[in-house]
Amino acid sequence: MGHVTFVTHQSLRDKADFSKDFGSPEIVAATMIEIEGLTKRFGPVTAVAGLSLRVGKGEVLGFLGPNGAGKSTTMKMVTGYLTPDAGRVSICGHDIETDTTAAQACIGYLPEGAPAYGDMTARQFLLFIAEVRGFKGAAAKARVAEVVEKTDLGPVLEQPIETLSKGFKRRVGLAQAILHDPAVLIMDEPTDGLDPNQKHAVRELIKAMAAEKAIIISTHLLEEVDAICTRAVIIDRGSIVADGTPGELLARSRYHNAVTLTLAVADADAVTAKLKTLASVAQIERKVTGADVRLTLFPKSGALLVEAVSQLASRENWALKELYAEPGRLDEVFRAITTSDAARAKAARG
Ligand SMILES: Nc1ncnc2c1ncn2[C@@H]1O[C@H](COP(=O)(O)OP(=O)(O)OP(=O)(O)O)[C@@H](O)[C@H]1O
Repeated sequence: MGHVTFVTHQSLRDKADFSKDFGSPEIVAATMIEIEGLTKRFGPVTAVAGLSLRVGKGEVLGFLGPNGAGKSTTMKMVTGYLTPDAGRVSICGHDIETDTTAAQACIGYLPEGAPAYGDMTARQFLLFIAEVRGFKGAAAKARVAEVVEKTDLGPVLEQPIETLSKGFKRRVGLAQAILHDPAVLIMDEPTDGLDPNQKHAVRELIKAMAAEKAIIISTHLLEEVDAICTRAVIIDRGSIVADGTPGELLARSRYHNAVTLTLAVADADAVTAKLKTLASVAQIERKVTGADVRLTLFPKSGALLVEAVSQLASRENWALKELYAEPGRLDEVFRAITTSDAARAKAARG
């Protein structure tokens, strides 16, 4: 038998189990963000349409949706920076409209874009935020020092914010959001504009804080869901269209438990004929690249294919370059359940 690479996607499976643990009744009981029937209209556009959601301590909720789906508008209402037309938001038991100060004291918010007060240096800005948050003198300085270390801002502390690169501006925003160690963190695209190393560092920081907080992050990056989220909510045209652990969303993909084999084109017909004899195979797709062919086998509903395929491969002594099972593809699930720009434009034309 030829060289075979088995790719098991263990990290995704671990995450699915991890998410299940997070969904245990004791943890879900500690609801920290409660959103009920939230609605916002801008003229004829309904940006958010009766959205309801609960987020518990320990959850990192990835808030996904196509451009214009209503993510930023939802976050602005949840943090009290925009008044809803209908619905209510409660943060750690405080109503954001009637008990705004207490609710906002529990929230760290990273809005989209760069922090205001661009003429302040990063240090001045963070000291200012510390004071707004009620810290004075040495306590304020200690808080600033702590978040500067966590977000790696040391090298640019004395620079005016408006002169910083996009990545550093984003990190100043992140530093102000976590400065008072809030129980709830709401972050609008936290890794936007960061290079791959900075993205990794910010994701590690979020993961390290996750156990003690309820966190919502909006993102366009499906890899971010894989990297840090215990739960993903997809919205489209202001309404929730999917809500589940990353594992549950992946299970909705047509690629969930599909098996892919890569082999020489010359062997493809014989191998395909044998694979068709397996009872659990529903469909086989073939893609030729140079001298290789990639066969993707889709299982009949609920069937697990990988063991039967690898046993057959080893019995038949096939020279395979690759054999792996797929957990599913989030981008495909996302495309299948959200509206494309083209479909939206067509609907608008009537
Ligand atoms: N201040 C506003 N005035 C008028 N329309 C607005 C306003 N803010 C948002 N909208 C509209 O509301 C809808 C939702 O916008 P929102 O910015 O919440 O979407 P989003 O999901 O955050 O999008 P993106 O991924 O592009 O950031 C869009 O149609 C947008 O044009």
